[in-house]
Amino acid sequence: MTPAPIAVALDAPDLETAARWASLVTPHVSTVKVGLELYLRYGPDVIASVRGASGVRVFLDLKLHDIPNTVAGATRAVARLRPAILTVHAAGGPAMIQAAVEAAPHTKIAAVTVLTSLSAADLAAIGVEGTPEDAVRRMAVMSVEAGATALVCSPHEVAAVRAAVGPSITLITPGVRPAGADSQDQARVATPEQALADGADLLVIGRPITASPDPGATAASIAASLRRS
Ligand SMILES: O=C(O)c1cc(=O)[nH]c(=O)n1[C@@H]1O[C@H](COP(=O)(O)O)[C@@H](O)[C@H]1O
Repeated sequence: MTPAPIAVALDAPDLETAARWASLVTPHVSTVKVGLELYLRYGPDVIASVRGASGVRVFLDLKLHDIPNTVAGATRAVARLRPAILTVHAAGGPAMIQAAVEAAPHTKIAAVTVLTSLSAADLAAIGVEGTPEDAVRRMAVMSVEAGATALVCSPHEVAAVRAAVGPSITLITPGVRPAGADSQDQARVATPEQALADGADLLVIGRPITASPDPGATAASIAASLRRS
């Protein structure tokens, strides 16, 4: 069976746990995601550990955000690990996004628009004007014009972003919670079925899978529910 379009966020405190989660979920999902917690602790070695024997796609979520020259150097430093996807913050602006794209020709650069943990009130507090959807759409269009071929947004904005950027851009949505699950620190959430129906290409799901008693079975069950929807 084709693995489901899910990136499991391996936000684990240690490498053994991350590698175990990766091996449990990889028969069912297309991608595993390595973020700051693991990468800052273990560095590049973590990529080979979670890739394991299966050779699953690795999404490196470092959310780079600095001046263009620094982001170009950081992107080059990790491009040799050949992650399928690397994140940068859209708020770094077009020159920074373009620098990342040029530094990693074999990796999809995904621009993170507005973090899914931010509410409308949080956006106002940091001085971003308009609704979250307006801000996400603005940043999405700017990022694609700068060369990003993937975008990260919440399921709430994915339909509007799809309409704005067209079919060829990969849309990635964290903030995904199966019906009835706790949203925890996420502010803009929807179910996996809804996110996919609204146009997402890849769903990022962490704790609903990794904190469950049986991550492999939970990943399989979410994957099956997507096939039925
Ligand atoms: O870039 C990301 O992956 C990301 C962007 C965003 O706006 N919100 C967001 O939650 N994420 C990541 O997606 C994952 C969500 O994990 P859970 O909330 O446990 O499902 C975490 O690893 C976050 O770092």
